[in-house]
Amino acid sequence: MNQSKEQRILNFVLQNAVRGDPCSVVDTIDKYCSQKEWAMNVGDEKGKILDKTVEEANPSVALELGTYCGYSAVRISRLLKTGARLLTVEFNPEFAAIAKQMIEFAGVQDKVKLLEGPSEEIIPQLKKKYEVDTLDFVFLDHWKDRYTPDTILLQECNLLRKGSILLADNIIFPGAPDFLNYVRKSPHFQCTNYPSHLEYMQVEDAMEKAVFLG
Ligand SMILES: Cc1cc(-c2n[nH]c(CCNC(=O)c3cc(-c4ccc(F)cc4)cc(O)c3O)n2)ccn1
Ligand SMILES: [Mg+2]
Repeated sequence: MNQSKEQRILNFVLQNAVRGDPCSVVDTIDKYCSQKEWAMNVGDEKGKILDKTVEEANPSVALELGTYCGYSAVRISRLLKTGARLLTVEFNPEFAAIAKQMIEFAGVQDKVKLLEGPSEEIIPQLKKKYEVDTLDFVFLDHWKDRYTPDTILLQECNLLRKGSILLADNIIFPGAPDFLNYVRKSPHFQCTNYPSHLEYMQVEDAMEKAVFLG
């Protein structure tokens, strides 16, 4: 049975990155995906925007929707202060299995909790089952047609507080036009756009930051 692309990415990391070194894991994934096979990691250009936003948020509790191979989970968790934690949600069991190994190899497993399932099921469980009060930072990088309903669901579940920072990937490509409309028109969000490029490509993309105003 031939390997999946995601398995090939993980194997490349296991053979070429430094165990316990999150930066080397991130750099090694970027090396593979820019030189050998494209993959939908946020990448280094948009990753730098993600880094800045995580540093601004300095979250105690962060949520990521769309783990994929764990690239941004490793990227985010390497910046978290002692005791802070990242909850990351992945729908696809194969991707989740790869991400789990990636997170453990990077040595950030004590900061990251990987939750398997669709975001619409997991979000309503965060308070009771995962002991979340409110979320300081949310990275939206999952199915693009779920950005808006899940942003509404986060509010309905009282998971956002004044100052919670949402950052959304792929605003231009593949695109999340309804999300852009929703947050920019809503009086409850203060939005900022960050033009960039699709990971590993010269295609235009952007990220949108939306700060919840309460
Ligand atoms: C419903 C639910 C879903 C999830 C969930 N888990 N993992 C994901 C991955 C979603 N990501 C993408 O689809 C994505 C695609 C592209 C792309 C694709 C093809 C092209 F040609 C060009 C660009 C680029 C990107 O940067 C992306 O992020 N969703 C988790 C929980 N609940
Ligand atoms: Mg993305």
